[in-house]
Amino acid sequence: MHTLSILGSTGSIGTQSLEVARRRGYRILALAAGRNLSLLQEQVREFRPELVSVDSSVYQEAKDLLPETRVVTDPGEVAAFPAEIVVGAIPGLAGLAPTRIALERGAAVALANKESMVVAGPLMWDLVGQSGGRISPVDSEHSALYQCLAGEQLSEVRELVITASGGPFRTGPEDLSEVTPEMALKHPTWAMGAKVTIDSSTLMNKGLEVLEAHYLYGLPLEQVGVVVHPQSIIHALVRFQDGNLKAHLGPPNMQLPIQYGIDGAPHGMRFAGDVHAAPRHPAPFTDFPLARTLEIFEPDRDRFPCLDLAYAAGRMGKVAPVVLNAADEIAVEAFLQKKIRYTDIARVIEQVLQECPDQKLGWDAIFEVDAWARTRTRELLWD
Ligand SMILES: NC(=O)C1=CN([C@@H]2O[C@H](COP(=O)(O)OP(=O)(O)OC[C@H]3O[C@@H](n4cnc5c(N)ncnc54)[C@H](OP(=O)(O)O)[C@@H]3O)[C@@H](O)[C@H]2O)C=CC1
Ligand SMILES: CC(=O)[C@@H](O)[C@H](O)COP(=O)(O)O
Ligand SMILES: [Mn+2]
Repeated sequence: MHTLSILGSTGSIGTQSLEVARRRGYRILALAAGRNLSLLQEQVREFRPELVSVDSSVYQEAKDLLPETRVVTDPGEVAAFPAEIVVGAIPGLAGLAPTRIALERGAAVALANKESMVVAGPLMWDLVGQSGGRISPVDSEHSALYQCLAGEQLSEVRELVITASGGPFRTGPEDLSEVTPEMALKHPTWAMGAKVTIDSSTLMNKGLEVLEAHYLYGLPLEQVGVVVHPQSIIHALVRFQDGNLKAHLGPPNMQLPIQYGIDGAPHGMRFAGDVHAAPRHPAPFTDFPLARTLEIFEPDRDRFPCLDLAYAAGRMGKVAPVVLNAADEIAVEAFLQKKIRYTDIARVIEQVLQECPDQKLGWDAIFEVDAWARTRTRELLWD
């Protein structure tokens, strides 16, 4: 039986990962949550982890609620706990440190937290090389690319193409300055956490995913493209040098890439190794009308400048993706709190990126530059 720990267990990816674990019969060793103690309590009752971490603001309450479980406040301790597979699903830069710890001890990481690959991709691969750990993408487009690339030579790939739903504002309004958080949180095809949902609406999610694909698969940025596909059924395509194009299609249900990421994590293939000993319990088949029209459009790069800001950060390289990510995290949070306008998000990210320090990528540099970029974003927004 595989052993699993989940970083971000009370979130959208975390809860769906637990559904996969339940179906596959995996043993849950440790869970990292934030403040949602009522859900964590249910998870502990069902899965009996040995260790949980919670936000420090709810530590005492968690200890009282979970008297039989070891409770800590550092998700890094959950990542360090000796599970074979760690699902990385804490959003933002907060997910990086625990992911690093899991990779350092040689765990297989099923990675949903795209931000850690965006800010630290080359360093994460160094860790994999040193520890024998593994990274399996859970992000739907990157899982789709992984599946299209299985058995292929990267040298024969001409282009990786990921799809974007286009978000709730794909067809309007033309002027986005009056958009509210309530409007932006209505994703047309996926139910996800707030940060990634706002990023989807600005196309920053796709920009981060371009960088994620670039660092995951090691292809130059010019060979990573984006198309808008409102149905979210085609998740990615790979164009080969010989002209052939492979696409990955599936219903918009994250349990499929999560399941593939978890099962593929230690072995790099579907349902491999000793999990074959158990009967196969696939994710439930959802209603999936293959006969429907599948549309593909070019992204509107003028109305959604975040996409090109991400390409720009990728071309700048070094710590520029750290700055992009930090500015975006602060701006999205401020927008959700109704402190800034929707259109301020792209504006401030562009400004902070222009001031990006010329610093080599390294673990210390990431945390230093991240702190600088957060402060600078706040200054530009409010001073
Ligand atoms: N949701 C999706 O379908 C997809 C998500 N992703 C990526 O997966 C990651 C997770 O997204 P999603 O599940 O939607 O996010 P959610 O907001 O739904 O969940 C976040 C989880 O992380 C916990 N958490 C938040 N901040 C911290 C912190 N600072 N320290 C410890 N725990 C914390 C939350 O705890 P609590 O709620 O208890 O406070 C919760 O368990 C993101 O990086 C996202 O981009 C990628 C593809 C698809
Ligand atoms: C489910 C998933 O992988 C999300 O990252 C999704 O891609 C968001 O939708 P958008 O295509 O609108 O960004
Ligand atoms: Mn995605």
